[in-house]
Amino acid sequence: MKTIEVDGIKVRIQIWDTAGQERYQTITKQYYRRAQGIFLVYDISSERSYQHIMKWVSDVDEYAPEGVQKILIGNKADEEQKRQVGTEQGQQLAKEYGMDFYETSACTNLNIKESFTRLTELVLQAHRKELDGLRTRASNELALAELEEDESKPEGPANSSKTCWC
Ligand SMILES: Nc1nc2c(ncn2[C@@H]2O[C@H](COP(=O)(O)OP(=O)(O)OP(=O)(O)O)[C@@H](O)[C@H]2O)c(=O)[nH]1
Repeated sequence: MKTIEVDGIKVRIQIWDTAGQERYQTITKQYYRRAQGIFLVYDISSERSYQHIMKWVSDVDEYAPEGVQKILIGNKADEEQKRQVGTEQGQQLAKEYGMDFYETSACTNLNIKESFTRLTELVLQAHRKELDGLRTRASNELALAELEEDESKPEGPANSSKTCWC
């Protein structure tokens, strides 16, 4: 659990780090079901990890809820001398999948806060749309109920005083 502030709102996020290894796949897929935001992470010093992203994307598409927010991460940006994946390759892949992209380093903290804030922002935005939809529906239904209540009232105050005079 971690609390971060987005647009002045304090948001508590729960983070799961899923295993990349094949033998844990059954468990990993169960995490997707309840995810609202997902980081797809490769290692910039491993071309192989970059090639694996497509497989991760297809797994996410298959098992994560529709509308899940995704960000592509090229981690270990501090390992410049071992780099096998160019920044533009990351940008290109992210563009293909319509994702935001960050190069990060867990060692130097490069873009860690920024990427978490951005993913939280995207999740909030996605839910804000849902909430706004619900709010509009609720207020329309309320207005309709008030209208129906008014129409079903028997008489106004003028008529009721007339009743008294009879
Ligand atoms: N130089 C550098 N090393 C890192 C960075 N992030 C993680 N590592 C190292 O990479 C190794 C693997 O890190 P993990 O966090 O276990 O990676 P993972 O992807 O969660 O691994 P799995 O759970 O097996 O999928 C560890 O030795 C970390 O110290 C980084 O940003 N820079």
